[in-house]
Amino acid sequence: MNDDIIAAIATSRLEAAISIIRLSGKDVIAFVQSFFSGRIIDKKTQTLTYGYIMDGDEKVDECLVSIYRGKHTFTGEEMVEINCHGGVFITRKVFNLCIRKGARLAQRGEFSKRAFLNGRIDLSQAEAISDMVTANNDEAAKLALRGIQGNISHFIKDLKEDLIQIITQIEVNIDYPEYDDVEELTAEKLLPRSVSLREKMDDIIQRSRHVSLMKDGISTVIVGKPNVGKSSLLNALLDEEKAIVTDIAGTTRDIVEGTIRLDSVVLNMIDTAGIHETKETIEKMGVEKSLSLIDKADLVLVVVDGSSPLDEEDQRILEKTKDTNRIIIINKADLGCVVDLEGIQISAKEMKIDALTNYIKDSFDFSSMNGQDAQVVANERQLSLLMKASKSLDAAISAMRLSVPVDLIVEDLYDSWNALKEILGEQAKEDLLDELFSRFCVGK
Ligand SMILES: Nc1nc2c(c(=O)[nH]1)N(C=O)[C@@H](CNc1ccc(C(=O)N[C@@H](CCC(=O)O)C(=O)O)cc1)CN2
Ligand SMILES: Nc1nc2c(ncn2[C@@H]2O[C@H](COP(=O)(O)OP(=O)(O)OP(=O)(O)O)[C@@H](O)[C@H]2O)c(=O)[nH]1
Repeated sequence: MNDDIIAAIATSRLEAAISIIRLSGKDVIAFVQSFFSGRIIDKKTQTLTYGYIMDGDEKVDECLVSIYRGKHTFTGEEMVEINCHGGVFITRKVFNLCIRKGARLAQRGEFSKRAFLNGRIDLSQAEAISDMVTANNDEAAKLALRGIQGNISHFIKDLKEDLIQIITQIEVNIDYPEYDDVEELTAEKLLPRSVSLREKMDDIIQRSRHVSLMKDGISTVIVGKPNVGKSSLLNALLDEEKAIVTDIAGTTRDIVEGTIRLDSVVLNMIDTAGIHETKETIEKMGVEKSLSLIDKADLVLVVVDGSSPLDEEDQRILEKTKDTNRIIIINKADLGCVVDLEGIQISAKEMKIDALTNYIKDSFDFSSMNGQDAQVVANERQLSLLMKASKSLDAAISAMRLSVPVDLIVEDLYDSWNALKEILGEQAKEDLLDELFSRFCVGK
């Protein structure tokens, strides 16, 4: 079904110097030759040819046409790119001509999908291409490039290799138990390799979580009883950053969700509107709601008023947040401090919050995570599959510890193996692929 020719405008739909119309499919060079004046049909490979796009006898635009012959192309099939003038109207006109001549409008991500289906890239590389298009900072772009180059593919293949060796050992033992030179395999003998493999997986999982905080920002919630200075802290934080990155609607008082950038650390403030609801906020939210907010957060800023003794309500909030990744902030330091609590002293009102911002920057310093060979997965899909792989392996390890017969352990190991395969899209189901590639932009 990959034989039809797909076409898309690959550049942005704004006026520009040049636009690229991308086409891919069987015999696409002959197809374009039928309405291009330059001679491309007998060029061997990857050439750029000058000429006119023709509608019958009429010249439509002066163009440069690139041809990509054979399997070694972006999609893994024959491709053509028409470089026409970048006017909105003329680009449309050339593109419409391609469709009129018989090309089909490409779906979102269809070029990348073909590259995947033709085996030129795996799913992790396809996702990295999409990440590169949406990357809006240097770290994200570097991460995407590593994915495109196959960094994820490599370390997932290594994990698969380790796992298949363990599985093979078991299978040999099940199939040829009578062979003298196959020493009898006990669960304990499989343990060291399995444990070290699980540690490798868990390392990657942990590192990936950190990197996703760096990429997507740290979801942050400010909690504290009324009047301790939560709004003042938010304002001081907002004042700290020089550029507001995302849509912060209206005045700071209206913010529900917004982004604060402290150097390379991005805080995604959640439900900051809630902090203005004075008085019964905590009660009104109910234990459940506030817990879920606190649960959702990667970082909880717990504010207390240091100028007056802690009361029951402070204690309750401190208790509720004790298992979270929290920073205790003792505000109103300008009025002196009477509370005996470990925390960071600031004065939100006087905008003295350096101690806090430095602390946040230091605790989320990811520079060490970002080496050339850092093994991290790129997104939630990959992360949850890796967690699944680790969990299945863990089940196998528990069974090994209980000396369960090895042939009963192998099922869990296969589950783990399948999860790893899914990261690369091996045996991926059609609907999953449709869903994934539909998130790409047209022409990708
Ligand atoms: N004009 C243009 N620029 C572009 C792209 C494109 O498709 N067209 N790309 C699209 O995203 C990116 C480059 N990515 C590409 C990735 C692989 C191949 C490719 O043909 N790979 C073959 C042969 C490689 C080689 O010659 O060594 C292969 O892997 O077999 C082409 C472009 C960015 N710039
Ligand atoms: N002296 C002093 N006063 C502060 C400081 N931070 C906040 N305040 C004052 O404390 C009062 C309450 O501050 P807000 O920022 O509105 O406190 P809040 O926690 O958001 O209060 P609610 O919206 O009622 O939950 C205001 O009068 C602030 O001016 C501080 O660092 N020092």
